Amino acid sequence: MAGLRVPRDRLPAALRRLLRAAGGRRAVHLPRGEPGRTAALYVHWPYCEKRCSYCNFNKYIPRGLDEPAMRSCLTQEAQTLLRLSQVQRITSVFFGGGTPSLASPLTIATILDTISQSTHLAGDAEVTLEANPTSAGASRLAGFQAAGANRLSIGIQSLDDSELRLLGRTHTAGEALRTLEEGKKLFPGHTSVDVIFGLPGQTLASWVRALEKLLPLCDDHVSLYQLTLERGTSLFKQVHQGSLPMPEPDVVAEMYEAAREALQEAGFRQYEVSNFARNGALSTHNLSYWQGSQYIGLGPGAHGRFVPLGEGKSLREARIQTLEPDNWMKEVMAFGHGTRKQTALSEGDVLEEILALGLRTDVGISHQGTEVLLEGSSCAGLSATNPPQFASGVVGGENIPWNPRALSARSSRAGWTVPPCEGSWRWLVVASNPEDIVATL
Ligand SMILES: C[S@@+](CC[C@H](N)C(=O)[O-])C[C@H]1O[C@@H](n2cnc3c(N)ncnc32)[C@H](O)[C@@H]1O
Ligand SMILES: C[S@@+](CC[C@H](N)C(=O)[O-])C[C@H]1O[C@@H](n2cnc3c(N)ncnc32)[C@H](O)[C@@H]1O
Ligand code: SF4
Repeated sequence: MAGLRVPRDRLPAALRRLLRAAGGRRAVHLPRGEPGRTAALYVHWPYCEKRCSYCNFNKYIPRGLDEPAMRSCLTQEAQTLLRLSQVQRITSVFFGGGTPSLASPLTIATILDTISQSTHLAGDAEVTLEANPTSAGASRLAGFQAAGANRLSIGIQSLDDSELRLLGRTHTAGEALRTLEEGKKLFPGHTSVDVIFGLPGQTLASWVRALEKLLPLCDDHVSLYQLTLERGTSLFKQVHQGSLPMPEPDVVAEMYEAAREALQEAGFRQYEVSNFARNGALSTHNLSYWQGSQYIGLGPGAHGRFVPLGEGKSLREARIQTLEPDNWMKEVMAFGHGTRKQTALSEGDVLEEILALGLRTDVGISHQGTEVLLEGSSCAGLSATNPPQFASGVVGGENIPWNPRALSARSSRAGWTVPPCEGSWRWLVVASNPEDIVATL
């Protein structure tokens, strides 16, 4: 599954050139509103019942877990990092893992209380909890709702019992569907499912049948992840020893296309590479990552991106907390937080993230969607016969979404004219061919 950061060497060449151009100049700034005053907040619960065969997330099978100690460390770290960031409002909270539905509702409620006491957490802020089917009975789910969760993300993964066994899941398809039913009753319109495709032995026909079964039952949000064979997992070993046949890449691509079509027919909007929503049920938490907003990460291995204003700093930092839970707890008890690594991000770094993540979404990059603005100052190379193939940004006050087709429709209707490069224009143009790069920042 794609991580939160795309390595620079995997960005298209055009983007890399653009980034190099931006690196040395002061092209990116936090311009309007109250930069740095709001953030999303992620809480990592690092424990699972059992290791799934495909998963290399930061998770541990606990031997004698001390939940009160974990709870107290998470609240302590929340207080420290909220003070450090000086954010005045938390826009969304996401309890991820690991398996946060193994934590008690008291832990969830205590963390949310701490956030509310340290800063402002709006009553209608999205609060997601990830739930595994087996650890989420109806009464537990009601407990999480009473604790303050208002969105549920259920790891269904597959609706085929033999696939679930292959994945090392602890639940059956029947249990997954029961949890989905219970979730929909408690969180109507706010229940999401995670499904993985491209599994060993899966065919296009079996995947289409699975979608036909799932789509009539699911709520308004679906995340579809192509299986990544992660080094170090037991599935990776089995596939590389030749004991499990993986579907051909072309077949996996067809599976993705088939899913996009089926979801579209079922009324879903694909708002990100792997995410689909209908009735406006987009996840505001995940969107804030893709739009380049600040976020604070609590708990073992959590990632964060925020400006530590409380330390008098002005650059955004990429932060990662200590991975191993016992070590993380010791550090929190000693220092108030378990931040293992903090790296100041240059303006070019921030721009790189905004581009790589923003282009995952259907709306692309716009000044309304992101905290960061780009000020264009050149349009050399643009002409009616050499229009940009891909563009995103604001030209003459008008937003151009990341949508090559919309752009070419626009250019063929009106004829693409070279925009005057003066005045207060803010824009970004990215071309498909490095030679065509027209935005020098
Ligand atoms: C890290 S899990 C945490 C949530 C919960 N424990 C669960 O299993 O549903 C979040 C999601 O990541 C996805 N995931 C994990 N490993 C993956 C892999 N190797 N390839 C594709 N998706 C993966 C799964 O769909 C899973 O629901
Ligand atoms: C793959 S996403 C699944 C989101 C889900 N499909 C939804 O719509 O709510 C969730 C997983 O990503 C990882 N994750 C998300 N934000 C993170 C952060 N800030 N730091 C570390 N891991 C994070 C966690 O392992 C979490 O279980
Ligand atoms: S997929 Fe979820 S339940 Fe399975 S090991 Fe990973 S985090 Fe734990």
